[in-house]
Amino acid sequence: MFSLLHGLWNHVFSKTEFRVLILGVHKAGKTTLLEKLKSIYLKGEGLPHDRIGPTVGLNIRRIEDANVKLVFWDLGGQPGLRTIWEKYYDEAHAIVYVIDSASASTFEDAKSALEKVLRHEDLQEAPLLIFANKQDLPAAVREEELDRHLHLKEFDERPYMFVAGSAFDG
Ligand SMILES: Nc1nc2c(ncn2[C@@H]2O[C@H](COP(=O)(O)OP(=O)(O)OP(=O)(O)O)[C@@H](O)[C@H]2O)c(=O)[nH]1
Ligand SMILES: [Mg+2]
Repeated sequence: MFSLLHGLWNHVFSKTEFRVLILGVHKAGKTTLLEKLKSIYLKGEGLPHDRIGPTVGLNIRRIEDANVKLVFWDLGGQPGLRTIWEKYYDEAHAIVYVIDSASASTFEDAKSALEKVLRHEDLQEAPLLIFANKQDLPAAVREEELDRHLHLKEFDERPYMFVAGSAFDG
């Protein structure tokens, strides 16, 4: 009886957990963004950006509010590490794809890595947010220009949105 009530309690009152993959090529700013989110939502707990090194493997951060639990999985973007990404697709609910908007020489790599992600059968239902990062830099292009570089509309029918910003500024 107790376990039945316990299960019912959990069912009614437990928060929904969403798992969000943070992907993008190396140095796009994924970990910096995640630490910034953490410092905003968990009040000062994020790592300062000068203490963040390249990710080898996985960073997991949990951010929770009154209604929802978000679990972020931040993966390393170096070419040799991208084979690990797909191990997490099956359990992911959404994708945040980070692009260094100030580094035009990486756009082609960012585009083909993103296309590979979106082609994967385990992610067909996953909504996509593209974070056009490093807008604080003078060379940064705006999201409209990035959109033109990526040609996503022609490739994939899923709804996606762009957010332009800086992981430094929040
Ligand atoms: N100017 C500027 N630099 C940034 C911003 N976000 C990240 N950086 C810098 O970009 C570099 C890479 O940042 P990371 O967060 O380590 O990038 P990453 O995508 O996690 O890289 P990997 O873990 O190697 O895949 C670091 O030198 C950061 O300080 C930003 O918004 N503006
Ligand atoms: Mg990283």
